[in-house]
Amino acid sequence: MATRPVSRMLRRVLRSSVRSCSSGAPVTQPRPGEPSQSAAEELSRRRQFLREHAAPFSAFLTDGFGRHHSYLRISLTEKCNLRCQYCMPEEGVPLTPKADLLTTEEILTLARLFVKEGVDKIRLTGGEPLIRPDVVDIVAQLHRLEGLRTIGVTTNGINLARLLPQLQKAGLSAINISLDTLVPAKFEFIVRRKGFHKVMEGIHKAIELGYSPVKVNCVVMRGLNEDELLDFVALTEGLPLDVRFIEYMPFDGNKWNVKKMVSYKEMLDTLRRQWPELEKLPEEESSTAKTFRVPGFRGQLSFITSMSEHFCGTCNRLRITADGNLKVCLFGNSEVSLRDHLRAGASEEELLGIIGAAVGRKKRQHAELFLMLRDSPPAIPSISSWDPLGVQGLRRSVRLSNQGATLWKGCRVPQTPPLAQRGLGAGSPQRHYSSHPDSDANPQCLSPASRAPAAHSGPLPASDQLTHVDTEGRAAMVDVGGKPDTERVAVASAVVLLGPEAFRLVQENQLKKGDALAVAQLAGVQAAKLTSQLIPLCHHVALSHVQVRLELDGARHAVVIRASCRARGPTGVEMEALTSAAVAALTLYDMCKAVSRDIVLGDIKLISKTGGQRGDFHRT
Ligand SMILES: Nc1nc2c(ncn2[C@@H]2O[C@H](COP(=O)(O)OP(=O)(O)OP(=O)(O)O)[C@@H](O)[C@H]2O)c(=O)[nH]1
Ligand SMILES: C[S@@+](CC[C@H](N)C(=O)[O-])C[C@H]1O[C@@H](n2cnc3c(N)ncnc32)[C@H](O)[C@@H]1O
Ligand code: SF4
Ligand code: SF4
Repeated sequence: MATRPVSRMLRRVLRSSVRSCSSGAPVTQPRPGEPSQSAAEELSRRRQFLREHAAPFSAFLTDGFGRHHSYLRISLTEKCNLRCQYCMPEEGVPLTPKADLLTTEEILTLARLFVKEGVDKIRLTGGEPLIRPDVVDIVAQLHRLEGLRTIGVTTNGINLARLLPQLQKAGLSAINISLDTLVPAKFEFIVRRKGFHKVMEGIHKAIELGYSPVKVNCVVMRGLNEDELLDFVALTEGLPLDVRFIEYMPFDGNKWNVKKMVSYKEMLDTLRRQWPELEKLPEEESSTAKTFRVPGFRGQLSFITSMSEHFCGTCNRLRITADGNLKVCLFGNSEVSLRDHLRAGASEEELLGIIGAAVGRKKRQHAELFLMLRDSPPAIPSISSWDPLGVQGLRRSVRLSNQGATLWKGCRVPQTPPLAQRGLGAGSPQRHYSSHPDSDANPQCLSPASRAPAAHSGPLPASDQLTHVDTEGRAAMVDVGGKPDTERVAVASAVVLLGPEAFRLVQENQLKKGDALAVAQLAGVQAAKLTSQLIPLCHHVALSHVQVRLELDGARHAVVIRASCRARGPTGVEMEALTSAAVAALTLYDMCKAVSRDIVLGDIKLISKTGGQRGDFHRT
């Protein structure tokens, strides 16, 4: 269904209610069974307004930009029987325990709720949806939902020929099949498994059973399959296919690189050279694809331009991950666990309140992608859990991760001069920490006493007890060589009090400088990796993961930053987590300072630390 435009006034009201919603209610997820009261009230006001003004669509599924979300993508599983290079690591993705995945009944309960509110299209995806044993049953039950007009599946095609007759009987109405090459050997290289002929069989079965068009998804990568564009289009001459060329998107560990991405414009130029008469076809307003046809050909071809020309303005999509999280945007950084609320016995009204609040917070667009396109590699960490369709991210909010990042590889670590050379450590340490009233008298003496908080002044322990200073008062790094390697995780947080105006602009992603949350998130990841260069006696730690989340707290007009770092090694990662949170906070300040200087950074603290020899720490 195409979204119907809402009036300007309605749009304003929707926005302002989203604003007031977030100022009156915690934007962070309420506990299961405790949906935010004020958010629910605001939503019911919104709903009332929309009803009174004969608004065309559910307020719960309408976001602050007036977009109606009538298309729900449900990930049926995180598992897959292929390992496409651009999507999954060879070893697969870490799987959520079965008990945490949505059951068939839970999937149907949620689907029912969304359809009741106006969703008229559901696409089943994954992982590979056709390896879920009850997929036919799920389709059959979805088919009974009144108002659901389209039930689609996106599949790698391996099990399609076998299952399609049953799926069709059950009510499956649309099929998208992924195929990136027409060369069998290349297929095995790309997906790291056999199966080319099964996929082709699946495509032909879909045509035979009357699906039209059968959509074929082809992720185009330079140096791999961009030489096959013409062959793919040639297939549409006699077959009712819609071959969809997809711009290669970054994924956790898929070694995305802007040079490997072939843009829509470039592909179109290539095709026009062969078929200058290529004609553009109209498409639905909310479509992700730009569609063309070679006159006289039976099928058509399309481009999915997520990277070079996003289609967020008409986005009508929501996603539910295999473990029951609602993701309002493929690249968004917030998820709400519907599963937890369901299992805690939330009522329909309460669930709708939670869904409506999440939809209300949806951002205008996915700015992270623009950042990635703008910066050329290697200055781009890969983005993890980007779930074009549900794979891993299905589990988590968008995280910027350092996995696979090459940013700092080969960087020379600047040598930190001994503190004594900078006037900070000469002589006995006591001298510099004394509370001598004249410590400012000698400008040469940069005694920390003049700057240290009172609690830190006074005599220090003897130098042989100081772990970071040697017997001559010089800086000394603790030798951790003898300590065993353990898995270390630390989480730290910071709060940035933005004030109402800056908060609003950040929330609506309207800052002139750009998407402050995305930039701060990136800064946090980079800072974690740079910690040993910033904090003089900090060890260099090979981080295996960094995750930075930013949540809007409307009640305080604040952004709450949470940074989590993980490493296996002999020393902890709390400095990395704290640095990450602090730098993300500073970056937010930098992004917003043109709007307000009355921004307070604070509450930088360690939340938890595990894996060390001295036991775990959890702030209560
Ligand atoms: N930016 C963005 N891209 C998406 C989204 N959903 C799907 N895509 C892109 O669309 C490609 C194909 O996805 P499909 O699973 O076939 O879904 P679809 O394009 O929604 O399919 P239709 O329902 O036929 O329009 C993916 O590889 C992504 O590149 C989305 O919500 N946002
Ligand atoms: C993640 S898969 C899930 C469904 C099913 N397993 C399949 O392959 O069709 C859905 C779609 O996402 C596409 N996709 C995966 N990784 C991508 C990437 N890095 N860039 C663009 N599209 C991607 C796939 O080609 C596929 O069409
Ligand atoms: S694109 Fe689909 S088939 Fe390929 S690895 Fe990802 S989930 Fe599996
Ligand atoms: S990136 Fe987010 S807003 Fe943009 S089209 Fe995809 S889901 Fe919609």
